[in-house]
Amino acid sequence: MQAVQNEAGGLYFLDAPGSTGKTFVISLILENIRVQEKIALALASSGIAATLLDGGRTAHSALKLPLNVQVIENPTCNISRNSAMAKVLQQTAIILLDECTMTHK
Ligand SMILES: Nc1ncnc2c1ncn2[C@@H]1O[C@H](COP(=O)(O)OP(=O)(O)OP(=O)(O)O)[C@@H](O)[C@H]1O
Repeated sequence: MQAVQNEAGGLYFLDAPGSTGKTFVISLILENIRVQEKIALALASSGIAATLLDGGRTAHSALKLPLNVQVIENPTCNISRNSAMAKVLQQTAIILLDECTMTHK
């Protein structure tokens, strides 16, 4: 939360045993950021996991990830610079990706 407030950036990994509240914590962070009228993207590796988050979408859909990342040497998101999604991403305060360890390569 401090990194968001300070706009410091960074990558953080939340790990804990199963069913101990990781998704619950992610939901709390989403709400906390959104009540500040900042943009918090809720992403998950699968459609089912995405349904557990308010406004959740799969990472592949939201970020337009290539489906065959393992055969592309330098995979990039298929989002054009002037698209609406690009503008959203530029203004996004935090991206939360649930079940990231379940993501296919
Ligand atoms: N602090 C809490 N107070 C009350 N209930 C909680 C709390 N944290 C989690 N729960 C409940 O416990 C259950 C499991 O929580 P959650 O799905 O967030 O765990 P998880 O670690 O993400 O699970 P998984 O490893 O399967 O992804 C849910 O029903 C959730 O509502």
